[in-house]
Amino acid sequence: TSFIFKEVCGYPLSIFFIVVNEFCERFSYYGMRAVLVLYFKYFLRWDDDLATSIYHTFVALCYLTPILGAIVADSWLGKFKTIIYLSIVYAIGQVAMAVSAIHDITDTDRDGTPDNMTFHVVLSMVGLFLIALGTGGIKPCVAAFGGDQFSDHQDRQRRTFFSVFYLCINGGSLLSTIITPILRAQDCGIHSQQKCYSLAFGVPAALMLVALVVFIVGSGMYYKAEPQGNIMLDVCKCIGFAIKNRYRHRSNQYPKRQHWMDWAEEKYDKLLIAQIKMVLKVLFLYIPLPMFWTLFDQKGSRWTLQATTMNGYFGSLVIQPDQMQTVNPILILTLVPIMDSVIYPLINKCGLNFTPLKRMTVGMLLAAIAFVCAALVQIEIDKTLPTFPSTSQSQLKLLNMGSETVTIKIFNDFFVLQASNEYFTFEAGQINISVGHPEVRNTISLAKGQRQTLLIPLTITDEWLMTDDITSKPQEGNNAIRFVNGMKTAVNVSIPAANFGLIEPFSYSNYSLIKNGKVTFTLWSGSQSCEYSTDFGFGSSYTFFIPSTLVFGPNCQESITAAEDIKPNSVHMALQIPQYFFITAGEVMFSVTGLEFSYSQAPSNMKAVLQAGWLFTVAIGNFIVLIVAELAKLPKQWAEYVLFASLLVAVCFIFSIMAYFYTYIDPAEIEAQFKKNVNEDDEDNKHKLQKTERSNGKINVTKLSYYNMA
Ligand SMILES: CC(C)[C@H](NC(=O)[C@H](C)N)C(=O)O
Repeated sequence: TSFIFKEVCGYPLSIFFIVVNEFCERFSYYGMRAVLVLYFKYFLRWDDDLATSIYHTFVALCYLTPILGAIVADSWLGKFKTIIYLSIVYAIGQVAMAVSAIHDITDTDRDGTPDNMTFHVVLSMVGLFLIALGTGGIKPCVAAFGGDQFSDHQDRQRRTFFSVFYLCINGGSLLSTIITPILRAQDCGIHSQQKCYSLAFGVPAALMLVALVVFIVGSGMYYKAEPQGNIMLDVCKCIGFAIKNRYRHRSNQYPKRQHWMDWAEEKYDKLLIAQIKMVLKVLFLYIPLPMFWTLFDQKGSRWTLQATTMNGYFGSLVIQPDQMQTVNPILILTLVPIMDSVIYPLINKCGLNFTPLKRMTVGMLLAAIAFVCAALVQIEIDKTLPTFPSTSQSQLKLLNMGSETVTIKIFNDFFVLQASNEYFTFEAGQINISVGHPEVRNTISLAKGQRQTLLIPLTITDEWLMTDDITSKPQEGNNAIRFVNGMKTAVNVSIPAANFGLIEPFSYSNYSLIKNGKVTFTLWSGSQSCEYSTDFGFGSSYTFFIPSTLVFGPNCQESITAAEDIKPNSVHMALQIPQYFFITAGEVMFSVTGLEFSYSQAPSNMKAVLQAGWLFTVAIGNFIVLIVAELAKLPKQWAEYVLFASLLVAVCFIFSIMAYFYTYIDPAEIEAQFKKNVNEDDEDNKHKLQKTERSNGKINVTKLSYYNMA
């Protein structure tokens, strides 16, 4: 096909459009992926396990579809048209996701929650399917299409292109994982303000359209190789024939052949058979690799969920849980150059032969260490989590609404208190409580599996009140806040974001969810007001008590007491940095090396096949997360992390043995040797044929065409 060839600094100008396209596409993909698990959990209201399962099924699908894309491009449409058509499918998928996240579409009662969840689930699943088809389908085509733009003598430029390409992937990923969580954390909506998932998906959709437009703009400058027929199909047919032929000749009377693929020699070209052997050798080595991806891709699921239970204050900066994933591309952008220019040359200088397969083995071990770090962090988090009552237990807290301390007797234990900050746990369904002097006795019925607070009235002989308290950590780092009014008059409590309403005397408000940061509550009783300010962290719950003695005015702040029902997240998100460091160092050693290894060990006509095979290991890795998490069903998250780390160490051991027996090849040299041999045979055969022709007076046409092909 004709194209305008323009060169800038020795590089074809067309690759500029391809690199920008990749940047926008990766922005779109990683931006959407960064908020996906939180969208499942908080918008579609799925539990952690379902959210994690669907997330990994989606990622797996994204890496299964490259095979489809490679087949369509190679055998039918060619890479250019495949990228265009599948990018359109991809953009439609992103738009569907953005629309599925608009809660107002089905929020008929305008309470801020979607009323027809099926609509949102179906639309988002269709969207995810289209995205998986698009992103996976174009993945092996874009990189190879970029490679096609270089001529044979531009090896150095082509290598630089692939490095820039990898940096663009991570640049796009970095920016989007910073931006989309910020967009998600905004409030938006028509009838009610909710977290803006539609914007967090809408911007990636826009970037995908930009990617498509940029790619089309470069259209006239691309070298577009014609589809060469489906090499995958040829490979499958050749393998199928070898197996069938071997089976037909299974009896001992037939001499054994060196390799089972040699049984295809009767029908297929020796070069093709040699190329398939090279590919099979590498594919065999790929078998243990999915386990690496099993751990690697949990950054976006389990690790993000872990971050939601942590403290995200970095000085005055607040980091969202899903933004922690940005640590990965940041580290990639710094570690790749460091590894290439410092670490690997240093290892070489020490006389160590750090072969690609050794690097990949070390990469796997680093990923296992990352998961041990994640387990240690989880243990720290678990220590700070409240112990909620089991289904056979009840928990009770006491709040004395009077100004004097009272003596309380529960069974035979005495407490002298204004309020108890701790919950007492009981196995019994009923308890006897005696309060004050002279004693006033009461029998209290407790709700199983619940936390409750007993409000002891100002006059002990008045009715005692029991509140139902929160029994799980507030989600998304919010804080659950309520007020107890101990005054004889009603009090109205409000903040700019919420109104607790009018709280009657000796009663309490419902919980309201409040974001982290400084909050000022305004309390009104008639025309009198009082301002109460406090700072909130992440994931806490408080009951604020307005005492009967409260005097409205500037000094009212000190009179209000806060009972901490659930402590705020105290383990800092910075503790996740070591696990991110190890997983990323592992990625550089494993993934970057693996990509290069897959390219260098692949025969010339099967580079794309091996790239698709490499991406296939990512897909299998994501399926393994589902299987292991489902089968193991470990009660403790840290134990699951340790299980994954142990599995990877075991797999790494097997891989190191396989790698030990692998001999590196130079496919180009082998192919050249074959072609040389065939040319020599060709000359011999031509002589033989000319003789036969002369003696018989006719030519064997089938043989001639075979020789010409060879
Ligand atoms: C899946 C690949 C390893 C690659 N991902 C990365 O480089 C991440 C962002 N570090 C990709 O092609 O997306």
